[in-house]
Amino acid sequence: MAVLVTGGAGYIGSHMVWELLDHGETVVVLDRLSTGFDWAVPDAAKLIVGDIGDQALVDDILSRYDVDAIIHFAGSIIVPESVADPLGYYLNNTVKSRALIECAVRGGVKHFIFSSTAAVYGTPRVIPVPEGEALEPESPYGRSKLMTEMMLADAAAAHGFTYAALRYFNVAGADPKQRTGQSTRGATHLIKVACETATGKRAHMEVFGTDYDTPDGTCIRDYIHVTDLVNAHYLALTHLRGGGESLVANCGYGQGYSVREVIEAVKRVSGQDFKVVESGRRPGDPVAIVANPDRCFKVLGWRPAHADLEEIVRHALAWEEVLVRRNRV
Ligand SMILES: NC(=O)c1ccc[n+]([C@@H]2O[C@H](COP(=O)([O-])OP(=O)(O)OC[C@H]3O[C@@H](n4cnc5c(N)ncnc54)[C@H](O)[C@@H]3O)[C@@H](O)[C@H]2O)c1
Ligand SMILES: O=c1ccn([C@@H]2O[C@H](COP(=O)(O)OP(=O)(O)O[C@H]3O[C@H](CO)[C@H](O)[C@H](O)[C@H]3O)[C@@H](O)[C@H]2O)c(=O)[nH]1
Repeated sequence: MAVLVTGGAGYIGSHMVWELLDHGETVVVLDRLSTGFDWAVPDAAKLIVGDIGDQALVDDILSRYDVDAIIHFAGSIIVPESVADPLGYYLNNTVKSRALIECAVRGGVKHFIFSSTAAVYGTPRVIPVPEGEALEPESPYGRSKLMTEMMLADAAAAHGFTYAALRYFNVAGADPKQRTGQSTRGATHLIKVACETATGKRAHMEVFGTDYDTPDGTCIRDYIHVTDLVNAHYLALTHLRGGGESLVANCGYGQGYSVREVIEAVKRVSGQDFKVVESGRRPGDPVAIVANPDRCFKVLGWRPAHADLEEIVRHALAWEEVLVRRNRV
């Protein structure tokens, strides 16, 4: 019996692979290496290079490796890019997820865990936002993910598998053991960008929008350590395998930080006073999103071990140094 991890050569997926291996699971990775790296997949997992939309390939993997669960990370992830290329996002995130779900049904896969996102809420009216709040995504990215959540719910009801749609807030940090981290080229995520600037890989960084209706004028997000996030997935897998019901759950800490606060934390932890330029707003950015994570606590028994912004930053900075040492930048 094996777990298929799509996007397992990417940032979050590679942490998931380690989490599964640490729990003694057999892991197969399907990744087309568009933003991921073959070297990010540990030797103990089987890497198959290919596209999740290739149904013949997926059918073959599901039967050959006796896959009982799919954890689906593969996708396109950048909010402003989705505004510029909506059809590309609907293809990769929605149409290809549909193809993958169809293969899962055909192959009798029992459980499906999906990378959803806080972007499905848009700018929530209630903060911290619980799962039952209005779903009003403000970007094609958020809509492409929400459609996949809907397909999963309908397909699970019709075909008898169970699923978890985990809505991640802003994922950051790296494996504390430094086995993997965020290696994305040309990354756009705030903590990654700030850490690259602190370590001299960028001459400066920008703050996108300083006129939002927040205490310091910059956007607020709930940053979750990637190791806590993948642990929530492992707990979701255990829950579903144990006969638990399908669930949709927020993955965040319930604590928001502004862009300026994050940059200050990176300056403090790194000891570097790097250059920060104030720019205009970025398209598709909601002003503030913070999770209400109660469902993850109650249903999955999730207990985060790294809910500390400075620890997240410390691990992210350590990974930047690993990338330099290994000549991976
Ligand atoms: N990083 C975040 O803050 C965040 C927040 C919410 C949700 N998510 C979701 O988590 C998932 C993983 O994100 P990440 O940050 O690890 O991104 P990533 O870009 O590092 O990983 C995505 C991986 O999927 C692969 N991939 C993309 N399209 C594919 C396809 N059609 N077939 C096969 N492989 C394909 C890429 O090569 C890459 O390895 C995504 O679905 C993303 O939407 C991420
Ligand atoms: O160089 C930068 C990078 C980001 N930001 C700002 O920092 C905040 C966070 O931006 P990120 O790009 O780090 O993350 P997003 O909130 O845009 O999106 C991330 O989290 C979302 C959920 O909240 C989605 O799931 C998505 O996949 C993931 O990219 C935003 O206000 C953004 O404008 C800057 O000011 N400068």
